[in-house]
Amino acid sequence: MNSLVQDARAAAARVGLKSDTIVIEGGRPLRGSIDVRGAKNLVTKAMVASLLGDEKSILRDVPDISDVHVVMSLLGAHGVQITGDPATGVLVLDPANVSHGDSAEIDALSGSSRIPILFCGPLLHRLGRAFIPDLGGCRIGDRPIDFHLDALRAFGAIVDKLPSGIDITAPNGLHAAKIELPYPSVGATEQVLLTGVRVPGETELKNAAIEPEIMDLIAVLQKMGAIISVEPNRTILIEGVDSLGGYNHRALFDRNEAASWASAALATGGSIFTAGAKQSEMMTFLNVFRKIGGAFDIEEDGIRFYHPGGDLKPVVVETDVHPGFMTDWQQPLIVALTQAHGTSIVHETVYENRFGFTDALIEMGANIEIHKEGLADPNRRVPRRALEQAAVITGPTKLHGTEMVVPDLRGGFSHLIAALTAEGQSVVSNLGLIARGYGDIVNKLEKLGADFRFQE
Ligand SMILES: CC(=O)N[C@H]1[C@@H](OP(=O)(O)OP(=O)(O)OC[C@H]2O[C@@H](n3ccc(=O)[nH]c3=O)[C@H](O)[C@@H]2O)O[C@H](CO)[C@@H](O)[C@@H]1O
Ligand SMILES: C=C(OP(=O)(O)O)C(=O)O
Repeated sequence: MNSLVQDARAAAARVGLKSDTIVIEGGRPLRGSIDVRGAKNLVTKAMVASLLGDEKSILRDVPDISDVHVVMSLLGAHGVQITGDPATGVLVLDPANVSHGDSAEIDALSGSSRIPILFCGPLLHRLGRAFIPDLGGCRIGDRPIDFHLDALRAFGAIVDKLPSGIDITAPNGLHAAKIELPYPSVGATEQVLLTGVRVPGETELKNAAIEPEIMDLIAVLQKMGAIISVEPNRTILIEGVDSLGGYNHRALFDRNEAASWASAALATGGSIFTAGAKQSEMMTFLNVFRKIGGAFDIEEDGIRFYHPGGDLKPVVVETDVHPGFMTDWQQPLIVALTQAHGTSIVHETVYENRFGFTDALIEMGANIEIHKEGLADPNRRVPRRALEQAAVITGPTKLHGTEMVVPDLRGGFSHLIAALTAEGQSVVSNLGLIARGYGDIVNKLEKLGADFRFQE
């Protein structure tokens, strides 16, 4: 069994999926309403932030996804007492007895998500040392952590790279730093926030990521007692404080999940109400959705996404950091673009290997060409990056069912949508990888009228 299959099965087991393979009879429009809970990309970080406090924290709207279970286990291994359950959406995290924990247990868990690297600052503050084994997360490129390590060094930490992981100490204590990121990395910005909040003096971070999930993490830290200001031009100032308390926070909704179901509604010709989704964090997505010919109604308690009839139109999209078009939105959207009349181009500028999932779409009948070196385009808004690639999608094409092996989280959701759009039967395996970031998937598919069963 390869390691991807092992990861997928472990993730499926964490959220209680009956099996890691699903059989789908496609060709039915998805119609109905689903709840979108807190964002994977905020909730997991807010859970880590609880380590910094002297009091209990309460996090609400937690999704029942595998990454949350992994972070719960990691925090548990470090002595954080957690009550509540992702199934009910509320977690209470008590950091009174933080410890280094059992390294074998921590090692076994770390390879399942990207979050362990964010334990550095909090563990340095609490215990004076952090040991971070190998990281997991989607295999969509090299995903180096050099910005994280450089930032930690700028705070005065000593970073030792060992064969088994990274050992971080601060024999002379940590001090405030002036840091400029080479690229507005989400994770590295969070690293600076989670470390800088308890370092004496004023830390300045330039070229910071300003994704909504970062703003919500800042809100969490402010509730704990931190002093952080977001200045113009991607600059964040952090005035370190001696101690932090707990927080009581309702997590920001998962805009990536909402965008994924929106693409599913468009691809299958259906209508999906995403309860909990909000306009302000999704404006860039909504513009693209509308340009393609999708329709949406913004309501008080959510957004309805639907195919209003007529032909879908092609579009040119460049993924980018916020407020640009998020890289995590492009894979589900590409399935909808296989149904548009004409040629669309998707430039992926954030990761160097994020079109692997299109192989299965091509096998299903989609007309997609991948340009591994990217594509010049006279109207580019995002500067070309050395690592970028482009997908050229020409539609509309009828999709037919096939066997698919999910390669990663968003690529996997695209496979699911493609299977639901296609004529005939598809068998989708490695479903657990989708459960890393999409909660309650079985219930949601049932509510939307999908025709599927688990393969035992
Ligand atoms: C758990 C989580 O929140 N994951 C999200 C987070 O990932 P993550 O935080 O890993 O993504 P980053 O924003 O850090 O990565 C962006 C780019 O910077 C590069 N880079 C990053 C760090 C570093 O030390 N060196 C370096 O070169 C990466 O390889 C990539 O090309 O933001 C991404 C971009 O919005 C999203 O796609 C992921 O869903
Ligand atoms: C790339 C993603 O996640 P992660 O950073 O957790 O691998 C994603 O959510 O699409």
